[in-house]
Amino acid sequence: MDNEVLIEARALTRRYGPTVAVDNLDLTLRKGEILGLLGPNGAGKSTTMKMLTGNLAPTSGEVFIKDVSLHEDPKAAKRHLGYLPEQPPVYPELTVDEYLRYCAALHGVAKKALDAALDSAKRDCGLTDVGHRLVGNLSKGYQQRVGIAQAIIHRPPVVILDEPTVGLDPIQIREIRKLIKDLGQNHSVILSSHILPEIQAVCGRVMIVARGRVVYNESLDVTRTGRIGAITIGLRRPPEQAALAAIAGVKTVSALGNGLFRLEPESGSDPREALADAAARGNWGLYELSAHTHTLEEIFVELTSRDETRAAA
Ligand SMILES: Nc1ncnc2c1ncn2[C@@H]1O[C@H](COP(=O)(O)OP(=O)(O)OP(=O)(O)O)[C@@H](O)[C@H]1O
Repeated sequence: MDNEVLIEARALTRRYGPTVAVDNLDLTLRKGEILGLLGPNGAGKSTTMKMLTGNLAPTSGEVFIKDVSLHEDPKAAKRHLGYLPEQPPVYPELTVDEYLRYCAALHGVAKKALDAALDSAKRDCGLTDVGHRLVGNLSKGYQQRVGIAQAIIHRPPVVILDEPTVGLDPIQIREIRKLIKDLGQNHSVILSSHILPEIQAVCGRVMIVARGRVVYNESLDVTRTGRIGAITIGLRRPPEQAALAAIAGVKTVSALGNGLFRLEPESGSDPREALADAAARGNWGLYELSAHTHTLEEIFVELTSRDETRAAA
């Protein structure tokens, strides 16, 4: 079913003593999505992922994986999940094949399906030629591939990857990002990162987390095109300022002189078309209409630093 909800987390909260690491967080992952969890260090990404994968009990709130409650039936719920933690559980003294066979058994892959599972996980992660190598002798990039392979060995619909490119060199980072994008064709993915270009390169939707709370949750298409900031309009025969302020979606108007005005749109509105219409109808002599579009970087800095400032206060 398209649009099927695979993970639904409601009001997740986790405290460590006085620290509220995750605060009332809601999250929905649908089939086919690659969702990026973006936040500065300490924002609560790892704690969220540990709770989503059943590796840490929430202080309150609940998680459903394909409608199965993680709390009530953890075994059945976890069958639908693959997880690469921030510190991957690699066994350096095993070969890649031995390690992946062991993980497959842990995930309950039937003996007769094991060879096929191993082959397809290795193929998806570019490990076909290194099955006989000791994990401990592989480069960090290849060890990370092994970590991803163990997360998909049982073909789960959902894969959760915690900071999968940390500590890799730029070439390895590119390769792992490509691998994750490819994974998105057969799995729904949640990826955490504090690196903005990584989220932009790989994800379809971004959730920005700051101090344990979701402060932004949008598709990257909307982020690229939708969230506009101040508008500049230039008019040869401007009307009274009040006429501009009366246009739907315009919050404030300030005159800059020479027929130029700076308009602040209401949150989520884009009044440019209405402004152009009004200018044509009123014969205002429109000669400039431009908007500053916020980049994800600006949104990230604004939302996370606003939060820091509030915390400091
Ligand atoms: N076991 C723990 N005991 C006490 N505090 C913890 C523990 N784990 C995390 N925290 C605190 O909870 C908050 C969120 O940490 P978390 O590791 O989830 O953040 P993060 O966004 O994953 O950061 P990073 O990218 O640095 O791993 C931080 O303030 C952290 O210090």
